[in-house]
Amino acid sequence: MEIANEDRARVLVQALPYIQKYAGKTIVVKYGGNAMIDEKLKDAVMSDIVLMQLVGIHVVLVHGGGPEISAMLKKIGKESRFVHGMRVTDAETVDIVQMVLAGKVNKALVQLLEAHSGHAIGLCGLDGSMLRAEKLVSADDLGFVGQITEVHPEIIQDAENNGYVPVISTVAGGYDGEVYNINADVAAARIAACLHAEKLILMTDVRGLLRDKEDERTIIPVVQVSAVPKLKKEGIISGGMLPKIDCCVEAVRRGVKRAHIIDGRISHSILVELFSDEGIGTMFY
Ligand SMILES: Nc1ncnc2c1ncn2[C@@H]1O[C@H](COP(=O)(O)OP(=O)(O)O)[C@@H](O)[C@H]1O
Ligand SMILES: CC(=O)N[C@@H](CCC(=O)OP(=O)(O)O)C(=O)O
Repeated sequence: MEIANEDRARVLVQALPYIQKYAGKTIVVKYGGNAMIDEKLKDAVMSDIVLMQLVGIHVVLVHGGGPEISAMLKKIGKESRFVHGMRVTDAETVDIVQMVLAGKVNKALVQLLEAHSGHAIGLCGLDGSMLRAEKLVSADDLGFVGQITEVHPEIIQDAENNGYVPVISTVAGGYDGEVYNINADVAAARIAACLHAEKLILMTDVRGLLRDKEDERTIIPVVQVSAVPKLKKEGIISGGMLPKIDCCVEAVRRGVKRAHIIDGRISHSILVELFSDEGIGTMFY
C-alpha cells in the first residue's frame, strides 16, 4: 500500500510532542509472550527499543522467557507446574531458570539489539546485587521462588549513563546464598518503582484488560487503580491477568506515573502507545 507523503509527515508531527515529553524520562518495558517468539515481532520490538533510546528515553528492558524455560525442562524430562502463575521451582529447576534466562535469552536479546545498531548490556538481578530476595511464603511450597526485598538500581543507572540499554533477567540473590526465581512482571514493576519511571509497559498476548475475556472488542482503555478491587469482585479480572494487574497497581501506588498492558501481537505496539494520540491497550493511573 502506497503511503501519501502528507500521511508520513502527519505521523512524525504527531510524534513530536511525545518525543519531547518522554526525552530524559525512564520507561521500563517488560518483554514477553508472542512478541518474544515470533521473529518479525521480535525485530519490531528491538527497533522500537533502539528508537526510544535514540530519542533520549532511558529505556530499561526486563524480559521473561517462561516458554523457553519450560522447553528446556522438558528436554531434561521435567514437567513444569505453576501455582497462581508462579513456576514451582526446585533446586534443579532454579539452575535451568538461571541458565535459560541469564544465559540464553538475555544474551540473544543483547545480540539482537546490537544488530539493530543499539547499545545494550545484559544484566540479571545478581549483578551489583540489583535484586535481593527471600523465599516467597505461600500456602503451597513453591521452592526457590523469591519475593523481592530490595532493589539496588545503581548498576542499571551506570549502564544507562554509559549509553547502554540495560537488558535484565529476573533471578535474584538470597541472603542465604541461594538464587531465587522471580516472575518477570513482578520484577519489572519493582524496578520501575525504584527508578521512579514515567511508565511501566507490560507486553502480553491479549489486547489489554477485557470486560469479557472471550471478546477482544470489550477492551477497557483506562483504569484508575482504586477501581481494581471492584473489577476483581465482579470477576472481570481472572487467571494470568490477576498478577499482571496487581503489578500495574503496585507500580502506580509506588509512584510510577502510568502502567500499561499492551498487545505484543501487534507490530510496533510500543511506538503506537508512546508516540501517537490513539494509544493502545489498557492504561492504569
Ligand atoms: N479480563 C481479562 N482481560 C484479558 N485477559 C484476561 C482477563 N481475565 C483473564 N485473562 C487471561 O489472562 C491471560 C494473560 O495472562 P498470561 O497468559 O499469564 O500473560 P503472559 O504470558 O503474557 O504473562 C489472557 O490470555 C487471558 O486468558
Ligand atoms: C516465578 C516464576 O514463575 N518465574 C518465571 C520467570 C520467567 C517469566 O516470568 O517469564 P514470562 O514473563 O515469559 O512468563 C518462570 O519461571 O517462568
